[in-house]
Order: sequence, then structure tokens, then C-alpha cells
Amino acid sequence: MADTLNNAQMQAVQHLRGPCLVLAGAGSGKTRVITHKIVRLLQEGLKPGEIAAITFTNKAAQEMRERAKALTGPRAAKDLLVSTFHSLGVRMLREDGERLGLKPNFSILDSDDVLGVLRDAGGTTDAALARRWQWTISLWKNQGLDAAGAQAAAQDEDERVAAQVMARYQERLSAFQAVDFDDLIGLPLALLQRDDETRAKWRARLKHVLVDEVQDTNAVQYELLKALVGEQGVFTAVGDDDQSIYGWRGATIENLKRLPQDYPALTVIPLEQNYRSTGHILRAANAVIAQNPKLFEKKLWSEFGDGEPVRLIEADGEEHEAERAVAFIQALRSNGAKFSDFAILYRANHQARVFEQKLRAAQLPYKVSGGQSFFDRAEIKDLTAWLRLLVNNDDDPAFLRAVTTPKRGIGHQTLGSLGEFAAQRKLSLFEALFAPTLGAALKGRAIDALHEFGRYVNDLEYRARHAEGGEAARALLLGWLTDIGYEQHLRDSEDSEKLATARFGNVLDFVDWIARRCEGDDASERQTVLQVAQTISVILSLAERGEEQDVVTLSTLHASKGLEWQHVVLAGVNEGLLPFRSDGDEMTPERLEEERRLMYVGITRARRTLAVSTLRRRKRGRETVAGVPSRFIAEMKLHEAGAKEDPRERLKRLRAELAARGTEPAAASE
Ligand SMILES: Nc1ncnc2c1ncn2[C@@H]1O[C@H](COP(=O)(O)OP(=O)(O)OP(=O)(O)O)[C@@H](O)[C@H]1O
Ligand SMILES: [Mg+2]
Repeated sequence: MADTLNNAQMQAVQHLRGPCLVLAGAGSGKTRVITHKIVRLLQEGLKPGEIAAITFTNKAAQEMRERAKALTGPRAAKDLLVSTFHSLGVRMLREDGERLGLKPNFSILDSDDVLGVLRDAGGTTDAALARRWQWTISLWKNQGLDAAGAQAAAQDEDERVAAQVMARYQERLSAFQAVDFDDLIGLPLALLQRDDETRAKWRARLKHVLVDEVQDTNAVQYELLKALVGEQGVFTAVGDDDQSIYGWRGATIENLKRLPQDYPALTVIPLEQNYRSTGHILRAANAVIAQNPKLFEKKLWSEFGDGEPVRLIEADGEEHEAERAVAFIQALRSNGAKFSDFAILYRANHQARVFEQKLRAAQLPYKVSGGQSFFDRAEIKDLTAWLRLLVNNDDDPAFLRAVTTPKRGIGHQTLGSLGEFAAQRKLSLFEALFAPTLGAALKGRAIDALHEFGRYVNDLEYRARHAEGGEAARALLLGWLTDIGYEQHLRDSEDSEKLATARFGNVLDFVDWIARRCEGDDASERQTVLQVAQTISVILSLAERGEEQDVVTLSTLHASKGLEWQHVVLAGVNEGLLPFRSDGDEMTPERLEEERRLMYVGITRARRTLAVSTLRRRKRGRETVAGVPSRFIAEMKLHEAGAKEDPRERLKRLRAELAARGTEPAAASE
């Protein structure tokens, strides 16, 4: 039933002339309406270039283009404007930015570039201060304020300073012919508002605009949409106020309330049937979101039957939680599930790390979306290069990375000559180091430095072969970090003290992880550092499978929006983590509601199986503290929905029942 639509969906698809808003809960087929409507518009005779569909992420745009392609064929899909607000903005500015004095080849600054310009504009080296300015200026821009507007709106001295910095920042951007991410929305809007000709051109060109996830548009994006579609407004917006999760970045549900006011002709279409999740999952989701004040009344039901009860996992700590998640995946895998059927979702990026480590240890392929993989971090790659070199001296890429991080006076020229020398003799770089004829190819000083490095690697390898157990491993690894001056290297290469410290924290975590693996669960499982390094090398080669399709997804809740998986683990569902709260932070009702919507998004990603996992003990900084289950777990009302009991508890209960009745329990029916 790949192409079917229900009546309400059909109504939305066939509403071709006026403004249309589909307001409906998760999994009710809102995104499906957009894709089908694109096809419908093409059938109506619109040219692909006359249809713009706006999604929330590039990934979503990619997916929608794929889906549209499947429905229309590649030729029609090619010219469709399926993009995020930002990429649409780029397109408009490349075409018409000159009317604002922007050359077509303007450059787009990323977040790091912006920080650099801000430090310069504000005359400071304080990275944390620059970051605060960046944040403040971005929020201003997202409210549609320019530097003068910001100056007027500034509430206190800090903001007044930020507004002055903003003025200087903007001067620099125009001098550089550069824009930042927020400008990609703000400038096209300014263009449409100020320039009648450009406005007329775009309005004539775009015959229908479709917007997915409209609840997460910010004020400027909303204005851009309005400017594009004009007062009569032929557009289709779909969204769910219960999934608005970017309030912290300036998105506002107010837009949803304003739509009917700004467009009196707006047709609002609710969708009520959920096509994604089983009854248990849906009821849990509905029960949680029912705790939030309602903007719009929504019902959601599914035809799938109850399915499996939601599982509750209580873990002793982060490691245990990750082991349970791996076991969950392996158990369902043995029933035929694919890796890509699974997602592990969490509130904050740093929670991914333990899962990555356990998945790797179990050799399950995965990808991290919406954040960076622990093993892809530069500092971890530096260190694993060393380990790879210990395991296999002939690993040339590892050699090159290790010999240059940290810098040890061996420059590119030396390495270039060494490489040439090695290639001619069919030696690995490491072997070439010790070739007696190397002296003819390189200067004495360079050779001394190379030999010293080679000797150090040999010595480290010898020690790694003998360092067995956690204590010995930790001593060896920390000694090695000191020997090579790694902490100093991080401080030299990072201009903020805080970042350098955070990166060194990752390094220490990595050391800890290796040491624990050396320790094993009992004496018979103790391993040497070299043995563990060998497993790590194998695990690292698995990382290359990131491009493969059949992998487990690790994702933040934010990045999971709009997506779905057969089986989902919601991890770290604890007070402090979800709802998230950092020390000294006040939990306002608004923030709690946004966290609850995040929980709702998480639950509704699951199609068949949902496991909610909570920590009895959890790490907070360096401490371990007692874990308090999130209030959202109670709100799921799992007992009413029939939560899956712990198997041991269940066995106990079944035995007791059996003994009481003296009969076999009836087989559970669906
Ligand atoms: N009429 C239908 N018949 C069969 N399957 C459908 C129908 N409508 C939607 N689906 C399926 O239900 C799932 C959810 O649809 P979709 O992703 O469009 O929902 P959504 O409302 O956009 O969800 P979210 O709020 O999470 O973004 C998809 O797998 C989709 O293919
Ligand atoms: Mg969707």
C-alpha cells in the first residue's frame, strides 16, 4: 500500500488553490502528504521549478527528493526545489543578492569563522565571551533585528556591548563579502521586503510552497515564507505543535497560532490515524504529551493493535545501560531484524560515547547522526594512530599521524624524503627508518629525530606487550601521554582553555576505557595493552562501515525528528538528563514543556518495539550520583499500558500464579 492516502490526507493533497495547514500528531503522515502533494502538483501541470518544498534538515530534504523521485521519475525530480530554509536562502542570494550589494560568489561563514570575526570585532581573545556574543547576535537576527534594532532592544550592559560588537561584526562581513547562517534567512527576507521587482519575480516563479515541520520555524523564517507566498498565499504547511523542540534556538509555536490570523482563508486539516506505531507505544506517547497544556486538540489512533508492551530497562550505570541496549539489539536481530531497524536515542551528544564503545566491542555497525562520533574526534584519532602503529609497524597512515602529533621537529620535507626512500625500496615508512642507507637520503639531524621516534615506538611496544591489567595499563598510558607531551599539544592547538580541557577529558576517558578492558572481569580475562590495542585496531576498521546502509543509528532526540525505526531505545531517561537540567539552572514550566515534547518525539520514533532505559546510578562530571527516573516515565503510565516486566520478576510472578492455581497460564494473545 505504498501509494495510498486516507481521506483527510487526500483532502490536504487536493487542496490546490489556497493556503492549507495540516496540523497533526506524530506518524500521521504529514510528511507523506507533502511528498504526494508534490506529485499531484506536477500532475496539475506545474513545472518542477515552480514547486518549493522546505524541510528542516538537509537530510530530510535528501529523503524527500528520493521519495519524490520514486513517485515522479528522476527527470521531474531534478528541478524540484527541495531544500531547507537555509539552502533556499543561498539560492535566492546567489541569484539576486547583488541587489543588496552582495556579489554572487559571497562566502558563507561557519560557526568557527564567525567566532574568529567576532573576537576581532570585539577586540578580545576570550573565546567564551565571543561564543556568548555569537549566541546573542544569532537570537537577535532570528527575531529580525539588525545592529541598530539590537541596540534599542538591549536589556543590560552586556547586551549593549553585544549590540556594539554586532555593528562592527556586520561591517566586517560586508567588507569580506561574507554572510553567516542567520543571514541566509534574514537577507533574502530583506531582499523581498525592499525590492519590489525581486519580490514579484519570486512570487511569480514559486506557484506552490510546501513546508514540513512548520512548528519549528523561527520568526524570520516565518516572515520569509509569508514574503514568498504573498497575501493570498498558496502554500501547504504541515506540523505538530507537540513536536516543537527548537524553542531554545528561537523557534516559536506562535507562528502556528498566527497562520490562521495572517491567512483568513486558511484551511486547517487534522489527521488522526497514526501509521507508524503500535497501540502501546502510541498510548504512552499520548499519555506523556497530555501533561502539557494543549494548543490544539488532537486525537491519534492506530490500526496496528497493541503490539508489544513498552519495555523498561533499569541499568546500574552508563556501561550497563549500553550493554543492555546491545543485548536488546542482539536479541531482536536473532529474530531477523536488520541493524538499520534500530535507533538508540539520547538527549545530549556526550551520551553517545558509551554506546559507541559497547557497539564496537560487540562488532555491531552503527552511525552517529546529529553529532560527532567519539572515535572520529581528532584527539582520539591521534591516539588510536599510535596504537595502530604499535600493533602494525607497517601501517603508514598511522605512522604519519603519530610522527607528527605532537610535533617533534620532523617536518614535511623530511617525511617526503623518507616516503620517497621507502617507496623506492618497497619498505614501509617504519622499516625505512632503520635502513642503513637512509643516511645517504637525509640530513643527520633529521635522521637523529627519526631514529629517536623509532626507538621510542619500539620501546613503547615492548612495554605495551608486558603491561597487563588495569593498573599497569593506566600507568603505561599516562606515562606515554606525558612522554609525548600530548596535553600541552592540545593547549597549543586550541585557543580556548576550556576546549583544550574538554578534549583532554576525552583522552582520559579513552585511557580509562582501555585500562578497563585490560582489567577484564576476573584475573583470567586480564589483557595486555598490546592485546587491547589489537582489538581496537579491528574495531576501528569496522568504523569504515559508516557509509553502509545497514547500521544501527545513534542520534540525539533533536536530530531524530521526522524519522522512524522499527525498534528504539530511549536512553538515559533520568531527571537531569531528560528533562535536561544543568547545575544551578532553573527549570521553568516552559522549559519543562519543551523537554516533554522532546520525550514525545522520542517515543513516537518507534514503530514496533520501544525500550525506555533509566539509570539507577549515573555519572555527573567525575562523580557518580544516584539516578532518579525521569518524571516522564511515570507519565507514560506504563502499568496501564502493560509494561514489560523484568523477566526474572515475571518468572517469579508466573511461578507464584502457577502455584496458586495449580494450572498452566493461558498463552498470551495479541
Ligand atoms: N495513508 C497511509 N497508508 C499507509 N502508510 C502511511 C499512510 N500515511 C502515512 N503512512 C506511513 O506512516 C509513517 C509515518 O508517516 P510520516 O512520516 O509522513 O508521518 P509524520 O506525520 O510526518 O510524522 P512526524 O510527525 O514524526 O514527522 C510512514 O512510514 C508513512 O509511510
Ligand atoms: Mg514528518
